[in-house]
Amino acid sequence: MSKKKKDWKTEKERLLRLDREERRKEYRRQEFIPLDKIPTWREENRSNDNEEGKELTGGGGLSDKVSLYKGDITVLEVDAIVNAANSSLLGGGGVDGCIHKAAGSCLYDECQSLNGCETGKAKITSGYDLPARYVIHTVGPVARGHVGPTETNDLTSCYQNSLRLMKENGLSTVAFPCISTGIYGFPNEPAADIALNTVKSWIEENPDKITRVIFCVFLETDFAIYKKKMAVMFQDNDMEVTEEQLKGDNTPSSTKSTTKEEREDRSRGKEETGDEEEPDNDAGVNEDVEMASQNPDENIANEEPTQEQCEDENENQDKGEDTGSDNNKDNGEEKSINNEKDEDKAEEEQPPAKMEDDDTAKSTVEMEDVSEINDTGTSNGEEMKDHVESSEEPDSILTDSIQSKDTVEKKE
Ligand SMILES: NC(=O)c1ccc[n+]([C@H]2O[C@H](COP(=O)([O-])OP(=O)(O)OC[C@H]3O[C@@H](n4cnc5c(N)ncnc54)[C@H](O)[C@@H]3O)[C@@H](O)[C@H]2O)c1
Repeated sequence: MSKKKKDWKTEKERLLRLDREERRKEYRRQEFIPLDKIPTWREENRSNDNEEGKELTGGGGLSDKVSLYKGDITVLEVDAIVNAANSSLLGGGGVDGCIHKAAGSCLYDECQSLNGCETGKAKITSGYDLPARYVIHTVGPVARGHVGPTETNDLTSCYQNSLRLMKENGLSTVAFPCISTGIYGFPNEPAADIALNTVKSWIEENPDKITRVIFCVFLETDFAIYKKKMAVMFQDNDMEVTEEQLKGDNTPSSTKSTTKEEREDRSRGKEETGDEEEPDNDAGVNEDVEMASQNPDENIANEEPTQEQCEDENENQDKGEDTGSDNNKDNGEEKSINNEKDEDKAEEEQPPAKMEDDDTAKSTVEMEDVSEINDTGTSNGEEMKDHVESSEEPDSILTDSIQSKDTVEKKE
Protein backbone atom coordinates (compact mmCIF):
# COMPACT_ATOMS: atom_id res chain seq x y z
CA MET A 1 0.00 0.00 0.00
CA SER A 2 1.50 3.37 -0.95
CA LYS A 3 2.53 5.59 1.93
CA LYS A 4 0.25 8.62 2.50
CA LYS A 5 1.99 11.69 1.05
CA LYS A 6 3.05 14.02 3.85
CA ASP A 7 2.30 17.73 3.75
CA TRP A 8 5.70 19.44 3.79
CA LYS A 9 4.58 22.37 5.96
CA THR A 10 3.19 20.09 8.66
CA GLU A 11 6.25 17.87 8.45
CA LYS A 12 8.60 20.86 8.68
CA GLU A 13 6.92 22.17 11.83
CA ARG A 14 6.77 18.72 13.38
CA LEU A 15 10.48 18.15 12.83
CA LEU A 16 11.35 21.54 14.33
CA ARG A 17 9.83 20.40 17.59
CA LEU A 18 11.82 17.15 17.85
CA ASP A 19 15.02 16.90 19.86
CA ARG A 20 18.04 15.17 18.34
CA GLU A 21 17.30 11.71 19.73
CA GLU A 22 13.74 11.81 18.38
CA ARG A 23 14.95 13.07 15.00
CA ARG A 24 17.55 10.32 14.77
CA LYS A 25 14.80 7.75 14.72
CA GLU A 26 13.49 9.31 11.54
CA TYR A 27 16.68 9.59 9.46
CA ARG A 28 16.16 7.78 6.20
CA ARG A 29 19.64 6.32 6.52
CA GLN A 30 20.81 5.17 9.92
CA GLU A 31 24.53 5.16 9.15
CA PHE A 32 24.84 8.91 9.73
CA ILE A 33 28.05 10.65 10.89
CA PRO A 34 27.67 12.79 14.02
CA LEU A 35 29.81 15.92 14.22
CA ASP A 36 31.97 14.55 17.02
CA LYS A 37 33.13 11.81 14.65
CA ILE A 38 34.49 14.37 12.20
CA PRO A 39 37.88 15.63 13.41
CA THR A 40 38.70 19.30 13.12
CA TRP A 41 41.56 20.22 10.83
CA ARG A 42 43.77 20.72 13.87
CA GLU A 43 42.87 17.35 15.40
CA GLU A 44 43.53 15.75 12.04
CA ASN A 45 46.99 17.30 11.86
CA ARG A 46 47.96 17.37 15.51
CA SER A 47 51.77 17.21 15.53
CA ASN A 48 52.90 13.86 16.84
CA ASP A 49 55.30 15.15 19.42
CA ASN A 50 52.62 16.90 21.39
CA GLU A 51 52.21 15.42 24.85
CA GLU A 52 48.95 13.62 25.19
CA GLY A 53 46.16 15.97 26.13
CA LYS A 54 48.37 19.06 26.13
CA GLU A 55 46.21 22.07 25.39
CA LEU A 56 47.10 22.96 21.85
CA THR A 57 47.39 26.66 21.28
CA GLY A 58 46.01 27.06 17.84
CA GLY A 59 46.75 29.95 15.50
CA GLY A 60 43.57 31.93 16.09
CA GLY A 61 41.41 28.83 16.25
CA LEU A 62 40.60 28.70 12.55
CA SER A 63 41.79 25.11 12.38
CA ASP A 64 39.37 24.24 15.18
CA LYS A 65 36.47 25.43 13.07
CA VAL A 66 37.07 23.61 9.78
CA SER A 67 37.20 19.98 8.67
CA LEU A 68 37.97 18.14 5.47
CA TYR A 69 35.71 15.13 4.90
CA LYS A 70 35.67 12.84 1.85
CA GLY A 71 32.38 11.10 1.22
CA ASP A 72 28.65 11.50 0.88
CA ILE A 73 27.37 14.80 2.28
CA THR A 74 23.90 13.32 2.94
CA VAL A 75 25.11 11.30 5.96
CA LEU A 76 26.55 14.27 7.87
CA GLU A 77 24.64 15.19 11.02
CA VAL A 78 25.12 18.95 10.99
CA ASP A 79 22.80 21.94 11.23
CA ALA A 80 22.83 22.39 7.45
CA ILE A 81 24.28 20.85 4.32
CA VAL A 82 24.66 22.96 1.22
CA ASN A 83 23.18 21.69 -2.02
CA ALA A 84 24.79 22.52 -5.39
CA ALA A 85 21.43 23.01 -7.06
CA ASN A 86 20.22 24.35 -10.37
CA SER A 87 18.06 27.42 -10.83
CA SER A 88 14.81 25.42 -10.75
CA LEU A 89 15.64 24.01 -7.30
CA LEU A 90 13.74 20.91 -8.38
CA GLY A 91 16.55 18.41 -8.11
CA GLY A 92 18.59 16.78 -10.81
CA GLY A 93 21.71 14.75 -10.41
CA GLY A 94 25.05 14.87 -8.70
CA VAL A 95 24.96 16.02 -5.11
CA ASP A 96 21.57 17.63 -5.82
CA GLY A 97 20.10 14.27 -6.79
CA CYS A 98 21.60 12.59 -3.75
CA ILE A 99 20.26 15.17 -1.33
CA HIS A 100 16.75 15.00 -2.75
CA LYS A 101 16.75 11.22 -2.62
CA ALA A 102 17.96 11.15 0.96
CA ALA A 103 15.65 13.94 2.17
CA GLY A 104 12.45 12.53 0.70
CA SER A 105 9.63 14.04 -1.31
CA CYS A 106 8.83 16.84 1.16
CA LEU A 107 12.08 18.52 0.11
CA TYR A 108 10.93 18.66 -3.49
CA ASP A 109 7.54 20.01 -2.38
CA GLU A 110 9.08 22.77 -0.28
CA CYS A 111 11.53 23.64 -3.07
CA GLN A 112 8.62 24.02 -5.48
CA SER A 113 7.30 26.81 -3.27
CA LEU A 114 10.59 28.70 -3.50
CA ASN A 115 10.12 29.78 -7.15
CA GLY A 116 13.67 28.89 -8.13
CA CYS A 117 16.94 30.52 -7.21
CA GLU A 118 19.34 32.78 -9.09
CA THR A 119 22.97 31.99 -9.65
CA GLY A 120 25.05 32.98 -6.64
CA LYS A 121 22.04 33.21 -4.34
CA ALA A 122 20.96 30.74 -1.63
CA LYS A 123 17.69 29.60 -0.07
CA ILE A 124 17.00 27.43 2.95
CA THR A 125 14.61 24.54 3.53
CA SER A 126 14.11 21.86 6.12
CA GLY A 127 16.29 18.74 5.85
CA TYR A 128 13.34 16.34 6.36
CA ASP A 129 14.66 12.74 6.37
CA LEU A 130 18.31 13.87 6.28
CA PRO A 131 20.52 13.89 9.39
CA ALA A 132 21.08 17.57 8.55
CA ARG A 133 18.34 19.74 10.01
CA TYR A 134 18.37 22.11 7.07
CA VAL A 135 19.43 22.23 3.43
CA ILE A 136 20.81 25.45 1.99
CA HIS A 137 20.32 25.40 -1.77
CA THR A 138 22.69 27.51 -3.80
CA VAL A 139 23.18 27.75 -7.55
CA GLY A 140 26.75 27.88 -8.74
CA PRO A 141 27.94 29.40 -12.02
CA VAL A 142 28.00 27.27 -15.15
CA ALA A 143 31.71 27.68 -15.81
CA ARG A 144 32.49 24.81 -18.18
CA GLY A 145 36.19 25.30 -17.74
CA HIS A 146 36.15 29.10 -18.00
CA VAL A 147 36.94 31.13 -14.89
CA GLY A 148 36.37 34.86 -15.37
CA PRO A 149 35.29 37.63 -12.96
CA THR A 150 31.61 36.67 -13.28
CA GLU A 151 32.19 33.00 -12.49
CA THR A 152 34.52 33.92 -9.63
CA ASN A 153 32.06 36.41 -8.14
CA ASP A 154 29.11 34.06 -8.53
CA LEU A 155 30.88 31.17 -6.83
CA THR A 156 32.09 33.46 -4.05
CA SER A 157 28.51 34.63 -3.57
CA CYS A 158 27.33 31.02 -3.22
CA TYR A 159 29.56 30.53 -0.19
CA GLN A 160 28.87 33.98 1.25
CA ASN A 161 25.09 33.75 0.86
CA SER A 162 25.04 30.24 2.31
CA LEU A 163 26.99 31.43 5.36
CA ARG A 164 24.75 34.47 5.64
CA LEU A 165 21.71 32.17 5.86
CA MET A 166 23.49 30.13 8.53
CA LYS A 167 24.02 33.26 10.61
CA GLU A 168 20.49 34.54 10.09
CA ASN A 169 19.02 31.23 11.20
CA GLY A 170 21.28 30.80 14.21
CA LEU A 171 22.88 27.66 12.72
CA SER A 172 26.53 26.91 13.50
CA THR A 173 27.64 23.70 11.74
CA VAL A 174 27.57 23.39 7.96
CA ALA A 175 28.96 21.14 5.22
CA PHE A 176 29.76 22.37 1.70
CA PRO A 177 30.20 20.18 -1.38
CA CYS A 178 32.53 21.37 -4.14
CA ILE A 179 29.97 23.67 -5.71
CA SER A 180 29.97 23.97 -9.52
CA THR A 181 32.93 21.60 -10.00
CA GLY A 182 30.82 18.74 -11.35
CA ILE A 183 28.47 19.14 -14.28
CA TYR A 184 28.87 22.93 -14.18
CA GLY A 185 32.54 22.50 -14.98
CA PHE A 186 34.23 24.95 -12.63
CA PRO A 187 37.89 23.87 -12.52
CA ASN A 188 38.63 22.12 -9.25
CA GLU A 189 41.57 24.14 -8.02
CA PRO A 190 40.23 27.67 -8.59
CA ALA A 191 36.95 26.53 -7.02
CA ALA A 192 38.83 25.28 -3.96
CA ASP A 193 40.68 28.61 -3.69
CA ILE A 194 37.36 30.46 -3.72
CA ALA A 195 35.73 28.09 -1.22
CA LEU A 196 38.62 28.16 1.25
CA ASN A 197 39.35 31.89 1.03
CA THR A 198 35.68 32.88 1.27
CA VAL A 199 35.03 30.62 4.25
CA LYS A 200 38.25 31.66 6.00
CA SER A 201 37.43 35.37 5.63
CA TRP A 202 33.89 34.79 6.81
CA ILE A 203 34.99 32.89 9.94
CA GLU A 204 37.52 35.64 10.73
CA GLU A 205 34.71 38.20 10.52
CA ASN A 206 32.18 36.05 12.43
CA PRO A 207 34.28 33.99 14.85
CA ASP A 208 31.45 33.48 17.34
CA LYS A 209 28.84 32.56 14.75
CA ILE A 210 30.22 29.28 13.50
CA THR A 211 31.28 26.10 15.21
CA ARG A 212 32.32 24.07 12.18
CA VAL A 213 32.56 24.33 8.42
CA ILE A 214 33.10 20.96 6.77
CA PHE A 215 34.53 20.87 3.27
CA CYS A 216 32.88 17.71 2.00
CA VAL A 217 34.73 16.44 -1.07
CA PHE A 218 33.66 13.47 -3.11
CA LEU A 219 36.54 13.01 -5.54
CA GLU A 220 40.14 12.07 -4.83
CA THR A 221 41.16 15.05 -6.94
CA ASP A 222 39.40 17.46 -4.64
CA PHE A 223 40.62 15.71 -1.51
CA ALA A 224 44.24 16.19 -2.62
CA ILE A 225 43.65 19.82 -3.61
CA TYR A 226 41.92 20.77 -0.35
CA LYS A 227 44.45 18.91 1.79
CA LYS A 228 47.34 20.77 0.19
CA LYS A 229 45.70 24.15 0.49
CA MET A 230 44.25 23.72 3.98
CA ALA A 231 47.68 22.70 5.30
CA VAL A 232 48.89 26.20 4.47
CA MET A 233 45.73 28.24 5.02
CA PHE A 234 44.64 26.71 8.33
CA GLN A 235 48.07 26.07 9.75
CA ASP A 236 48.39 26.53 13.48
CA ASN A 237 51.56 27.36 15.41
CA ASP A 238 51.62 23.89 16.93
CA MET A 239 51.03 22.03 13.69
CA GLU A 240 53.72 20.65 11.46
CA VAL A 241 53.39 21.53 7.83
CA THR A 242 55.41 19.11 5.74
CA GLU A 243 57.93 20.38 3.21
CA GLU A 244 55.85 19.31 0.21
CA GLN A 245 52.81 21.04 1.66
CA LEU A 246 54.76 24.28 1.93
CA LYS A 247 56.16 23.80 -1.58
CA GLY A 248 52.56 23.48 -2.85
CA ASP A 249 51.94 26.25 -5.39
CA ASN A 250 49.71 28.78 -3.69
CA THR A 251 49.36 31.18 -6.56
CA PRO A 252 45.60 31.63 -6.81
CA SER A 253 45.19 29.28 -9.71
CA SER A 254 42.20 31.17 -11.07
CA THR A 255 44.89 33.45 -12.45
CA LYS A 256 47.02 30.53 -13.62
CA SER A 257 46.87 29.36 -17.19
CA THR A 258 45.59 25.82 -17.42
CA THR A 259 47.63 22.99 -18.90
CA LYS A 260 47.21 22.20 -22.60
CA GLU A 261 45.35 18.94 -21.77
CA GLU A 262 42.94 20.75 -19.50
CA ARG A 263 42.24 23.38 -22.15
CA GLU A 264 41.64 20.63 -24.76
CA ASP A 265 39.34 18.74 -22.37
CA ARG A 266 37.27 21.80 -21.69
CA SER A 267 37.02 23.00 -25.26
CA ARG A 268 36.02 19.44 -26.23
CA GLY A 269 33.32 19.72 -23.57
CA LYS A 270 32.13 22.97 -25.16
CA GLU A 271 32.04 21.52 -28.72
CA GLU A 272 30.06 18.49 -27.53
CA THR A 273 27.35 20.48 -25.86
CA GLY A 274 27.27 23.79 -27.71
CA ASP A 275 24.33 25.06 -25.63
CA GLU A 276 24.94 28.25 -23.76
CA GLU A 277 22.33 28.00 -21.01
CA GLU A 278 22.47 24.92 -18.89
CA PRO A 279 25.37 22.54 -19.31
CA ASP A 280 24.72 19.39 -21.25
CA ASN A 281 24.35 16.54 -18.78
CA ASP A 282 26.47 14.32 -20.95
CA ALA A 283 28.71 12.24 -18.72
CA GLY A 284 31.47 12.71 -21.29
CA VAL A 285 31.50 16.44 -20.73
CA ASN A 286 31.47 15.95 -17.01
CA GLU A 287 34.25 13.36 -17.07
CA ASP A 288 36.51 15.46 -19.32
CA VAL A 289 36.19 18.50 -17.09
CA GLU A 290 36.36 16.44 -13.90
CA MET A 291 39.42 14.57 -15.12
CA ALA A 292 41.22 17.80 -15.92
CA SER A 293 42.67 17.50 -12.48
CA GLN A 294 45.80 19.18 -11.30
CA ASN A 295 47.69 16.04 -12.08
CA PRO A 296 46.41 15.07 -15.58
CA ASP A 297 48.19 11.71 -15.58
CA GLU A 298 46.66 10.91 -12.24
CA ASN A 299 44.54 7.80 -12.69
CA ILE A 300 41.63 8.40 -10.40
CA ALA A 301 38.91 6.79 -12.48
CA ASN A 302 38.46 3.81 -10.22
CA GLU A 303 39.11 5.53 -6.91
CA GLU A 304 36.13 7.83 -6.83
CA PRO A 305 32.88 7.29 -4.96
CA THR A 306 30.15 7.48 -7.56
CA GLN A 307 27.13 9.67 -7.60
CA GLU A 308 25.04 6.60 -8.35
CA GLN A 309 26.61 4.93 -5.30
CA CYS A 310 24.90 7.28 -2.88
CA GLU A 311 21.66 7.21 -4.84
CA ASP A 312 21.58 3.42 -4.97
CA GLU A 313 22.20 3.36 -1.25
CA ASN A 314 19.27 5.70 -0.73
CA GLU A 315 17.06 3.62 -2.99
CA ASN A 316 17.98 0.44 -1.10
CA GLN A 317 17.24 2.20 2.15
CA ASP A 318 13.84 3.09 0.75
CA LYS A 319 13.29 -0.61 0.17
CA GLY A 320 14.75 -1.33 3.62
CA GLU A 321 17.67 -3.21 2.04
CA ASP A 322 20.98 -3.18 3.83
CA THR A 323 23.47 -1.42 1.64
CA GLY A 324 26.48 -2.34 3.71
CA SER A 325 28.43 -0.33 1.24
CA ASP A 326 31.10 2.19 1.96
CA ASN A 327 30.55 5.79 0.94
CA ASN A 328 34.02 5.93 -0.37
CA LYS A 329 33.76 2.82 -2.46
CA ASP A 330 33.63 3.68 -6.11
CA ASN A 331 32.94 2.36 -9.55
CA GLY A 332 31.34 3.63 -12.70
CA GLU A 333 30.22 7.10 -13.69
CA GLU A 334 29.46 9.82 -11.25
CA LYS A 335 25.85 10.28 -12.29
CA SER A 336 23.00 8.19 -13.58
CA ILE A 337 21.32 8.84 -16.92
CA ASN A 338 17.84 8.88 -15.35
CA ASN A 339 18.87 11.86 -13.28
CA GLU A 340 19.73 13.73 -16.43
CA LYS A 341 16.24 12.97 -17.72
CA ASP A 342 14.80 13.96 -14.32
CA GLU A 343 16.66 17.21 -14.47
CA ASP A 344 15.65 17.96 -18.06
CA LYS A 345 12.04 17.04 -17.20
CA ALA A 346 12.16 19.09 -14.00
CA GLU A 347 13.45 22.10 -15.87
CA GLU A 348 10.87 21.69 -18.67
CA GLU A 349 8.02 21.52 -16.17
CA GLN A 350 9.13 24.47 -14.18
CA PRO A 351 8.81 28.02 -15.42
CA PRO A 352 12.37 29.31 -15.46
CA ALA A 353 13.17 30.93 -12.13
CA LYS A 354 12.61 34.68 -12.21
CA MET A 355 15.98 35.98 -13.24
CA GLU A 356 17.11 39.52 -12.65
CA ASP A 357 18.40 41.60 -15.54
CA ASP A 358 21.51 40.14 -16.98
CA ASP A 359 24.04 42.14 -15.07
CA THR A 360 27.47 41.09 -14.02
CA ALA A 361 27.57 39.37 -10.70
CA LYS A 362 28.09 41.72 -7.80
CA SER A 363 31.40 41.31 -6.07
CA THR A 364 29.77 41.93 -2.70
CA VAL A 365 27.15 39.80 -1.05
CA GLU A 366 23.78 40.84 -2.40
CA MET A 367 20.94 40.63 0.07
CA GLU A 368 18.48 38.43 -1.69
CA ASP A 369 15.37 40.22 -2.89
CA VAL A 370 12.56 37.93 -1.85
CA SER A 371 9.91 40.67 -1.70
CA GLU A 372 7.80 38.99 -4.38
CA ILE A 373 8.07 35.64 -2.65
CA ASN A 374 7.81 36.38 1.04
CA ASP A 375 9.59 38.43 3.61
CA THR A 376 10.21 35.74 6.20
CA GLY A 377 12.91 34.13 4.07
CA THR A 378 11.14 30.89 4.70
CA SER A 379 9.79 28.84 1.87
CA ASN A 380 6.18 28.99 2.94
CA GLY A 381 5.98 32.65 3.78
CA GLU A 382 4.94 31.73 7.29
CA GLU A 383 6.98 32.66 10.29
CA MET A 384 8.67 29.50 11.48
CA LYS A 385 8.08 28.42 15.08
CA ASP A 386 9.76 30.37 17.87
CA HIS A 387 11.96 33.27 17.04
CA VAL A 388 15.71 32.92 17.22
CA GLU A 389 17.21 35.85 19.07
CA SER A 390 18.24 37.82 16.06
CA SER A 391 21.95 38.17 15.64
CA GLU A 392 21.29 40.17 12.55
CA GLU A 393 21.23 43.86 11.71
CA PRO A 394 17.56 44.87 11.90
CA ASP A 395 17.44 45.60 8.17
CA SER A 396 18.45 42.13 6.95
CA ILE A 397 15.85 41.21 4.36
CA LEU A 398 15.66 37.56 5.19
CA THR A 399 14.40 37.38 8.72
CA ASP A 400 14.11 33.67 9.04
CA SER A 401 13.14 32.66 12.48
CA ILE A 402 13.53 29.21 13.86
CA GLN A 403 13.39 27.58 17.22
CA SER A 404 15.66 29.64 19.44
CA LYS A 405 19.09 28.20 19.96
CA ASP A 406 18.47 28.19 23.74
CA THR A 407 15.37 26.08 23.27
CA VAL A 408 17.19 23.73 20.91
CA GLU A 409 20.17 23.47 23.24
CA LYS A 410 17.93 22.87 26.26
CA LYS A 411 16.12 20.13 24.37
CA GLU A 412 19.35 18.59 23.18
N1 LIG B 1 26.92 15.64 -11.86
C1 LIG B 1 25.76 15.06 -12.21
O1 LIG B 1 25.64 13.89 -12.28
C2 LIG B 1 24.54 15.91 -12.44
C3 LIG B 1 23.55 15.59 -13.39
C4 LIG B 1 22.47 16.43 -13.53
C5 LIG B 1 22.40 17.54 -12.70
N2 LIG B 1 23.36 17.77 -11.79
C6 LIG B 1 23.49 18.83 -10.88
O2 LIG B 1 24.33 19.68 -11.62
C7 LIG B 1 23.99 21.00 -11.48
C8 LIG B 1 24.95 21.60 -10.48
O3 LIG B 1 26.26 21.35 -10.98
P1 LIG B 1 27.45 21.26 -9.94
O4 LIG B 1 28.70 21.05 -10.70
O5 LIG B 1 27.36 22.43 -9.02
O6 LIG B 1 27.07 19.99 -9.05
P2 LIG B 1 27.47 18.46 -9.17
O7 LIG B 1 27.53 18.02 -10.58
O8 LIG B 1 26.60 17.71 -8.26
O9 LIG B 1 28.99 18.37 -8.59
C9 LIG B 1 29.39 19.12 -7.46
C10 LIG B 1 30.36 18.30 -6.62
O10 LIG B 1 29.61 17.44 -5.76
C11 LIG B 1 30.23 16.16 -5.77
N3 LIG B 1 29.23 15.19 -5.28
C12 LIG B 1 28.43 14.38 -6.01
N4 LIG B 1 27.66 13.65 -5.18
C13 LIG B 1 28.01 13.98 -3.90
C14 LIG B 1 27.60 13.57 -2.61
N5 LIG B 1 26.67 12.61 -2.42
N6 LIG B 1 28.17 14.14 -1.53
C15 LIG B 1 29.12 15.10 -1.67
N7 LIG B 1 29.55 15.56 -2.87
C16 LIG B 1 29.00 14.98 -3.98
C17 LIG B 1 30.70 16.00 -7.18
O11 LIG B 1 31.70 15.00 -7.24
C18 LIG B 1 31.29 17.38 -7.43
O12 LIG B 1 32.58 17.44 -6.86
C19 LIG B 1 22.55 20.93 -11.06
O13 LIG B 1 21.77 20.94 -12.23
C20 LIG B 1 22.38 19.64 -10.34
O14 LIG B 1 21.09 19.04 -10.52
C21 LIG B 1 24.45 17.01 -11.65
